[in-house]
Amino acid sequence: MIDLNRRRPRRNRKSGAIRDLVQETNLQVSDFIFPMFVQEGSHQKVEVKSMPGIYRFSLDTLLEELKEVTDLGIRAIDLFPNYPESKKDRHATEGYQEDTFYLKAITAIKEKFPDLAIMTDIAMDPYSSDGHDGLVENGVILNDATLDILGKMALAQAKAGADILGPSDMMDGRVGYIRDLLDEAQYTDVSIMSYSAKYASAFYGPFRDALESAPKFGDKKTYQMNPANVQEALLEAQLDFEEGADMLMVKPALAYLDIIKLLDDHFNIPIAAYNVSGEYAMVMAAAQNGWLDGQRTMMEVLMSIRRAGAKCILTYFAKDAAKVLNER
Ligand SMILES: NCc1[nH]cc(CCC(=O)O)c1CC(=O)O
Repeated sequence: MIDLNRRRPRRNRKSGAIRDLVQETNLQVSDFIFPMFVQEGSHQKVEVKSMPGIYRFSLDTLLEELKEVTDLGIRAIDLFPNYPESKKDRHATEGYQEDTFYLKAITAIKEKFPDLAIMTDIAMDPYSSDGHDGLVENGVILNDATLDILGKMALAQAKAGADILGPSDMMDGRVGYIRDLLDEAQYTDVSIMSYSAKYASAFYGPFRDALESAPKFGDKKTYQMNPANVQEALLEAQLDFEEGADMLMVKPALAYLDIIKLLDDHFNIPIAAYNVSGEYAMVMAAAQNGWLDGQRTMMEVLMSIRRAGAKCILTYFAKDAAKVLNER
């Protein structure tokens, strides 16, 4: 029986100092990976329509922005390219051309910000005329033929100076395939953060606006996971773990906190979560309407993702949250 006079949980909440003393989860700026969009050209800084405060930069403006980003204490970014339709083809050939602006941007950033961890994206969609993450033949996404292309992208990104490769395509066997290629080419230091449990989600809409990369036909349900499934996330994570992933990611984050917790309970490598574009857009839209306190909602969302078990968070809120944390 609970003796109300003896056990009073409110005592641990009675002042700010005591609340902080017993706080179980903490957020740090070093937990964040800031996803950023890069495009060709110069002097470009184009706001993404459905993501207020998030821009597509050309390399020159991106380097300026990175000064601000790193001054805030952010130590990792994830870079995504936006390619014009004219550069896309069925085989995503542009994804591994040595002189392509995405790879040149990676090298330039690494040169100017050697301490910044640069994560890159491995998937065909930004370069694919079909807008899919894999190679399409007769309306079908081919698994094993895609691996060959992903492998070329991985090697090119490693060569350009990427620290962490992020296979976001959800083809079977790609983590092991990429790990072997990297090791054979002596890129044993290049990490893989695998998009392990990546769901076929409506929350990616704004991101596809940013990259102009929406699929030209159909959807991504033959490779991205069914939002109804949990067991399958364990299987995907198990395979990626065995294939040599250094970190496992869950995506999206907010509607999948149970999956984050599950993977954190089962695997002894760091779990990352991707607080995706639609989650950002939702909070921003409500805040702009005065329906939610944007800053408090942002911090609560990020804290909940950490509480669920994510060690690091990919989030478009990285800068705003860093400002809040730095003021404390
Ligand atoms: N391989 C594509 C990719 N890499 C990251 C995201 C989504 C990120 C976001 O919504 O913020 C997507 C979108 C998709 O699978 O269609």
